[in-house]
Amino acid sequence: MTNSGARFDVIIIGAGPAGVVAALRAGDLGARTALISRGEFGGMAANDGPVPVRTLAHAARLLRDARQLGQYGITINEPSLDYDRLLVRVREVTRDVRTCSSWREQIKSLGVSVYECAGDVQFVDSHTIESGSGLRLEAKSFVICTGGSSRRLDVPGFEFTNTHSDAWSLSSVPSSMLVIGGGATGAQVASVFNAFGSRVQLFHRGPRILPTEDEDISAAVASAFRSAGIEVQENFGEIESFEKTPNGVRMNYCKDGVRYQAEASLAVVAIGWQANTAALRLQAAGVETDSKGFIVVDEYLRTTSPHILAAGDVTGRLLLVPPAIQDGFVAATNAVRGPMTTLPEAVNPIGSFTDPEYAQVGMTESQARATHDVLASTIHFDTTTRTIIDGRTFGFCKLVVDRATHKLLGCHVVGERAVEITQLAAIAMTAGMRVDEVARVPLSFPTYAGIFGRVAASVTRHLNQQETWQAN
Ligand SMILES: Cc1cc2nc3c(=O)[nH]c(=O)nc-3n(C[C@H](O)[C@H](O)[C@H](O)COP(=O)(O)OP(=O)(O)OC[C@H]3O[C@@H](n4cnc5c(N)ncnc54)[C@H](O)[C@@H]3O)c2cc1C
Ligand SMILES: NC(=O)c1ccc[n+]([C@@H]2O[C@H](COP(=O)([O-])OP(=O)(O)OC[C@H]3O[C@@H](n4cnc5c(N)ncnc54)[C@H](O)[C@@H]3O)[C@@H](O)[C@H]2O)c1
Repeated sequence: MTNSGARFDVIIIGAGPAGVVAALRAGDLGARTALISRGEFGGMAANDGPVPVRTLAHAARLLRDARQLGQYGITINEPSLDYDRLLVRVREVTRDVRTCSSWREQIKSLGVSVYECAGDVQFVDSHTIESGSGLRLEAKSFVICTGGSSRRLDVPGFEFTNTHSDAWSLSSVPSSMLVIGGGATGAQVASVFNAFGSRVQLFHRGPRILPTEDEDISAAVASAFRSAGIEVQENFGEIESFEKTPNGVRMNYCKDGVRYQAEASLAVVAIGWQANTAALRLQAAGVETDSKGFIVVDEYLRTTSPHILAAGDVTGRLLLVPPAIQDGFVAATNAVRGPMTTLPEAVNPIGSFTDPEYAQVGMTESQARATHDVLASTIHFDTTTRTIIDGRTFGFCKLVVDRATHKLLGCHVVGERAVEITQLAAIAMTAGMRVDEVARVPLSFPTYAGIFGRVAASVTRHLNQQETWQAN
């Protein structure tokens, strides 16, 4: 470890995916580099987002699968959940992901100085930072990778609500839960705690949950949630306040001039994301934010103070791990070499591990129809072999193709292994394959991947190219 007062070529602030990759890249380019973070290595991604959420979602999936055993002639008692033990498993997983990360070893081997759990970092001036733990460091350039956190609502009683992060510190599964916000986080929390036995009410402000998904996907997930016992309320109105009750919390809301109340043991608010910039004293470094508080960057990921760059969620663009990683690479390259590299054009598959899973890549059908002459085809999971074998016949795979070029514009999947299936579409789109080229790949039978081949074959036949077929 280097002493306080040290001077670096590049300091990376924040050790999530964006920061870790930025540190690796700067180290690889031979820059004298420091990585400093208020929290632990891995950031929100490893400690408070995808990794713990996926672990809880896996537990929910195991419960579901255990209940299916009877269908296959296997007898067990009704499965039951010990939440304390599950939380031990969540902690084990996050610890293992943190400590087994090959990135940590690579960073060490490059001689990058790593300061974990250093408290909030703030700028003293545009070349100097101080951390809550008392470190004072200087650098020629910086990459800000401080990520984001759950957005707050400015209503009375908001302090009685929780965020997804609080789920890891609960000692038991709450008997009931209000989930406010039907985006990716809200849907995930609702799905997991419904599976664990909470009575869940999901309140979404707009006309459909998962509003950035294809409309058919939103409708299918909402319908499956309702069948599973989640009370989904779309267009529910506006929240006026929260109050503490003897057994939990009450939400007061209003729709069309009529007042309503909803009560539960816990209210989890997931109404969006805001940048972690409050503690940074950005004004001391001349770094500006936009109207939503995200750091403004140009195509080289330079902020309004050009020797300070920003990467990942803190820039408010695509709030996902893979784009954060790409950002970190580009920002660190430019921090060391000067403004030379821009972000590559990339297709970004997005998916979530709710039950049912859903995923997308490319344009939704209605986005594509607005700009292209489109052919869309859907294969339902109750007609595909592997899903019938596995007893997982809910769902579908929809492919959206450009009639003129026969190129893939979008793929949308709901149901078992939706996220994995969508990765195939992302690769085909990145490779610029035509739909008939996809259809001609003899994918293994009977597989989930093969469902993507089936829908490609279906579109190809609709395009009057009848020479293809798929087994799956
Ligand atoms: C519930 C949930 C589930 C998700 N699931 C997925 C998923 O399945 N797939 C996916 O791709 N994405 C998922 N995401 C999004 C993903 O976690 C983020 O896009 C990703 O973590 C962004 O990486 P980042 O490096 O920009 O920031 P983060 O991972 O947020 O890391 C930020 C870092 O900055 C540090 N920091 C913050 N402020 C300061 C400060 N003032 N001084 C010093 N350090 C500071 C933090 O300690 C942390 O190390 C999920 C998010 C949530 C909330
Ligand atoms: N599996 C995944 O990949 C995954 C999971 C969780 C989060 N994420 C990432 O994190 C980002 C943030 O997700 P998020 O779900 O926290 O935010 P979000 O912005 O995606 O969704 C929040 C939703 O809440 C609704 N909303 C806003 N105000 C409301 C109000 N007052 N009452 C009720 N509903 C309201 C919005 O219409 C919006 O759809 C996502 O964009 C995603 O990139 C990814």
